[in-house]
Amino acid sequence: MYQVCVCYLLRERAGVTEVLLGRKKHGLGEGYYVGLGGKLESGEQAVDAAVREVFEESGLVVVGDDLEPRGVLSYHFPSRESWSQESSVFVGRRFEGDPVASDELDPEWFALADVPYDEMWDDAKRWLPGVLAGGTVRRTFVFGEDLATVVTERSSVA
Ligand SMILES: COc1nc(N)nc2c1ncn2[C@H]1C[C@H](O)[C@@H](COP(=O)(O)OP(=O)(O)OP(=O)(O)O)O1
Repeated sequence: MYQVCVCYLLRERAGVTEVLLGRKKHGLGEGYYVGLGGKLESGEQAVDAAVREVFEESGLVVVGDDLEPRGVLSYHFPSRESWSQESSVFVGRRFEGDPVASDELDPEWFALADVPYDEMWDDAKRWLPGVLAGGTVRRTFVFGEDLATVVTERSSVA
């Protein structure tokens, strides 16, 4: 399985916590709202990949020490094994700059109450609310033949 990372940046506006997402413009997950992230490069640590991907996808500068590791997700696609992947999840509150559009996505802030779970990968609603509320996650999701619907979900053992 290949390794990916995903980073959810948070900010406070008028007493409301917001998270930075973007609708993916192309590639795997095209059309879904996603956190910033992507594949690890050869020899790269997940946190370093998160720092790089945040910059590449939004122009925001984050420091690895400011990213909180919140868990690992395993995604299995038995109908298309090449899509199976393991994702390291990070949350960050410190960053520099203003988000700008990239080839990958157009960044948008969402109040936590308005996160568009119906327009995200099917697994998101099953774990992301807990992570955005401060929790951690270690879970495995198996996707069905449609490559979009979670058919099995279980806790992963470290
Ligand atoms: C709930 O969020 C997500 N769920 C699932 N199942 N998968 C997700 C989620 N957020 C992101 N992903 C996946 C989708 C992709 O496999 C990766 C992101 O990969 P991407 O193709 O964007 O990787 P890059 O290295 O940026 O792309 P290039 O191939 O263009 O270099 O995470």
